[in-house]
Amino acid sequence: MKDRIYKIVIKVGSSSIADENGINVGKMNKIVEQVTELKFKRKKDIIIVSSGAIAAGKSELGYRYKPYSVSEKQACAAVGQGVLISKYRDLFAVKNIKVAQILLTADDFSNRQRYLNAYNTMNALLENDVVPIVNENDTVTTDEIKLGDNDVLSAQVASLLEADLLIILSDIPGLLKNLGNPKSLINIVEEVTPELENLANGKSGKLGTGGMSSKLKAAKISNASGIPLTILPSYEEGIITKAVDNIENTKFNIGTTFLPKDKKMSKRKRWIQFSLKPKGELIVDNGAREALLKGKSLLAVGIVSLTGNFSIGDLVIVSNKKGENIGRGLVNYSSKELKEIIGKKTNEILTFKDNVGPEEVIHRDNLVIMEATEGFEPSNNGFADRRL
Ligand SMILES: Nc1ncnc2c1ncn2[C@@H]1O[C@H](COP(=O)(O)OP(=O)(O)O)[C@@H](O)[C@H]1O
Ligand SMILES: N[C@@H](CCC(=O)OP(=O)(O)O)C(=O)O
Repeated sequence: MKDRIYKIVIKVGSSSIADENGINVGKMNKIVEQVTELKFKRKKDIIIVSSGAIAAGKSELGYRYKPYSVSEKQACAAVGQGVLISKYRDLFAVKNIKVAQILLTADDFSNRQRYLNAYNTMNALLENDVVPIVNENDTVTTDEIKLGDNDVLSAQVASLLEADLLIILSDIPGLLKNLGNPKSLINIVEEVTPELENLANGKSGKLGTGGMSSKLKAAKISNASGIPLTILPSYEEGIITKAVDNIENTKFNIGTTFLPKDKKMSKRKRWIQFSLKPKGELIVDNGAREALLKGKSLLAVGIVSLTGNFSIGDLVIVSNKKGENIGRGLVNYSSKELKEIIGKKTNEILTFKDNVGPEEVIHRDNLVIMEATEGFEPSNNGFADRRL
C-alpha cells in the first residue's frame, strides 16, 4: 500500500444523499464539506461516483414505491440525474469547486478505446481542478451493457485511474458479522473469502441497489488493483476526513478497510479480468491446464471443446472438463474458425487459412489465470452470466 494518498475515489450510495423525499441537501452538504477539506487542506484529487438519480427521480415523479420495472427505473433516473447533478453543482459552487458529469455504461469499459478515452478525460478534469461526478448511464442501459451497480462501477473507476484509495459511503458502520449488531463491525479484511461473502445477506437498504454483496465484488476489484477500499458510515460527522487521516497513518479503526494485494495485476490484465463480458468458453485438457498455470499461452492442441459464438479479440473463459474455471483471455480465432482447429498441433494449424492463423489461440499476455489472483467467481458452466 502507498505511504501517501493523493487520489481518492469516493462512492456515495443513494442512502447517503437521499431519503424518501428525494435528494437530502443536508446529507449531500456533509459530503461536499468534507470533499472541500480534502481538496483544499489536504491537497487530494477527488473523484465522486454518486448514486441517487433513481431516488431523486422517484420523488420528482411522485412514486410512492421503489420503482420496479426497468423502464420505470430508467424514467426516474432520466429525471433524477439532472436534479442530482444540479444539487451537487450548487453546493460545490459555494466552495468554488467546479464539477463535471460523467455517465458511463459497461461498454465504455469493455471497449479499449473508450476505456482509454474515459481515462484521458477524467485526468484532464483533475488537472483542471474539477471534481468528476460519475454515475451509470441508467437511461440507456439494457441488461446487455449494464454495469449493474455503482459499487462495482466505483472500483472500476478507481482501477482505471489508479487511485490510492476507494471510499464507499453507505448507511451501515461497515461490514458487520451480524447485521443487527453494530458492535460486530469487522475493521480489517485481508481477503474476501467465501465465509465473508456469506455475511452479505443479499439484501439492500430501502434506497440502495447492490447491498453488501456488491461492495464485496468491488473489494475484489480494488484488491487486485492494489487499491485499499474502506466502507464508511456516511451519517457520522467528519468520517471521511478522519478515515483518510487514519489510513495515511496505517490505522484502520474506522469502518471496514479491505487491504490491497502487494502484487497487483497489470492494468491490461485488470481490464481483461474485470471489464469484459465473456462471449464463450473453451474446455481444455490437463496438459493445457498445467501449461497455462506455468504462464504459457493456450494452443489449439489442448482444447477439447468450445461453446458460444465469439469473434477474434473477444473474451472467453477457460475451464477444464470438471467445470473448474482456470482463467479468461482474448481469443485470436473466431468460434467458427476455432471449431476447425481444436485438438490440432501447431504445424497442422499453420496450414489453416493459407498460413495466416497465429500459433496461440490465446497469447499469454492476453490471458489472466485464476490461480495468479484471487477473488474470482467459480465456474458454473454457464459463461453467459458469469461476470463481475
Ligand atoms: N454483513 C453486512 N454488513 C453490513 N451491511 C449489510 C450486510 N449484509 C447486507 N447488508 C446490507 O447492505 C446495505 C447497504 O447497501 P445498499 O443498500 O446497496 O446501500 P448504498 O445505497 O449505500 O449502496 C445495508 O443497509 C444492509 O442492509
Ligand atoms: N445509478 C443508480 C444507482 C445504482 C446503485 O448502485 O445504487 P446504490 O446501491 O445506492 O449505490 C442511481 O443513480 O440511482
